[in-house]
Amino acid sequence: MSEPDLIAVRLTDIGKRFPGVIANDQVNVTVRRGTVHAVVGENGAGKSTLMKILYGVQKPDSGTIEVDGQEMSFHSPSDAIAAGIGMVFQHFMLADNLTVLENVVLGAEKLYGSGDRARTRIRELSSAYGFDVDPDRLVEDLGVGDRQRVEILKVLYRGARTIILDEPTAVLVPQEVDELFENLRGLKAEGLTVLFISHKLDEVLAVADDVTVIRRGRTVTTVDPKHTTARQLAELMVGSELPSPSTETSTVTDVVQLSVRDLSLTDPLGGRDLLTDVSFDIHRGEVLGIAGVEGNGQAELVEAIMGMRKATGTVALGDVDISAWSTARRREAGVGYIPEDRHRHGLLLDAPLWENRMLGHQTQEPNRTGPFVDRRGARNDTDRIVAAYDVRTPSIDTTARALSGGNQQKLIVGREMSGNPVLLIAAHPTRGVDVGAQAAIWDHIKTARREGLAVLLISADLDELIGLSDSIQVMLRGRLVGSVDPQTVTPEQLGSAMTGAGVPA
Ligand SMILES: Nc1ncnc2c1ncn2[C@@H]1O[C@H](COP(=O)(O)OP(=O)(O)OP(=O)(O)O)[C@@H](O)[C@H]1O
Repeated sequence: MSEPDLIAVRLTDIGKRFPGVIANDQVNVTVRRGTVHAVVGENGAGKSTLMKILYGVQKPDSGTIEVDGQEMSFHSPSDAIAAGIGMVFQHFMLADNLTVLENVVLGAEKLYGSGDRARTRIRELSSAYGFDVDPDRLVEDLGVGDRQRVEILKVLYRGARTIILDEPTAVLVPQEVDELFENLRGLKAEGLTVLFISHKLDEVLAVADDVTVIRRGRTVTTVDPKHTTARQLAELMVGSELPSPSTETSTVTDVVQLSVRDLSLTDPLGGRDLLTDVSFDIHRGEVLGIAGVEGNGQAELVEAIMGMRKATGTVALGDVDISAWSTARRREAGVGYIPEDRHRHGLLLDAPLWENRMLGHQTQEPNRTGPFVDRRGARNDTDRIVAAYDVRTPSIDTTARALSGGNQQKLIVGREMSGNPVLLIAAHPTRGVDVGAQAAIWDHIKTARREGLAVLLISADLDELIGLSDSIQVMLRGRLVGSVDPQTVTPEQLGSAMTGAGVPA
């Protein structure tokens, strides 16, 4: 085979600047056809920017893109799609009330119509790559893994030969990760190429054929995962040696900080039970983890505890019943909240970082002195958070939108840990955060726990749940169905329990 036959995509000397930031600085990546190629790097290293350039969402300032040996200039994603590049984003973009077929065909009716020809094509693709997806199922009835397969099918249906996946495993339990990797191997076997971004280095090593490391906008190297460890990868990412994790002793006290009793909630739209008789206590100094596949009531539980949804039952902070309190009053009483959806609930994307520091905390020091907004206090404290949580930003006057995903997350965590909260409600606190920043956030949470912080932890990252929690409850269809011991449970056992196979004895 000649070279162009072997190379699916070649990015050469790609450069891209944003105000105050060089996001990509002579980045070079060569993606061999029929391989799975991972791109790793710290938050803000420039991974998403590079993928957006390849998918035609961003225009590079310099450098060349070659696809199948031909130099390309993309002005929009439709140009990239026409060249055989497809991208699946982390937030799925499917319409729940439509079928798989309707979702796949939407906007691409020209290809095979929207009836039997389309159905046949979806079945062909599904079986060719080992995807087991029924075109006539409603998307709302599908689990997370199947939804992701529908997103990939959508891209394949449009003729993609190179598929970009942005952190595809962030929302999957271990069994689903295994299935996804099987699917990726299926794609590879058929000569397709997969390019993906991930922060989960063990997974990268398990599935990738090549791994390119990017640091501060530059390519460091491309390594062979067969001869590389996760630690070596992490060290290439940060450019220095990582500290070893320390072991922890329990800090759980017998003082109840949060008490939830018989919390029940029915879907106001469909009459479905979202939460049923959920009861638990969290003590000062305790992290209680809730394990569950997405969509089993965790989000509703968090919103009910924060007063954003009206549920029956009681929520008490210490010995004060706060069930009737507003969200603002709960926050003022010392409840920190890291929301699941940072764009909808966590940040004002077009406001500068220092104003985001005040969001939800307007009535508290250092954002207020007496009855007045204290701009200087808020700005100084934003500087502190940026330093303590290593938020990579040109300045605190930058808008939140201009930060990379992981850096947005670090800012939210820093804000919610400020002012010594007594209770932290944390949904996926390290989602999208690189390994170094994840370890730093865990350290911050552990330090606060030693000082008495109570934490409710919701996470799809089972290593995080197991590593951080003092106890874990499993949630299934809106109920707590059993507890597991984080000292002894394995991620695989926990994954099984989450999918309804029962908790290990
Ligand atoms: N639209 C934008 N405007 C201004 N700056 C931006 C924009 N998009 C990205 N940046 C900056 O470019 C740099 C690279 O960001 P990018 O999102 O590519 O990083 P990343 O490696 O994908 O990070 P993460 O792992 O956190 O998702 C960051 O410093 C980010 O703040």
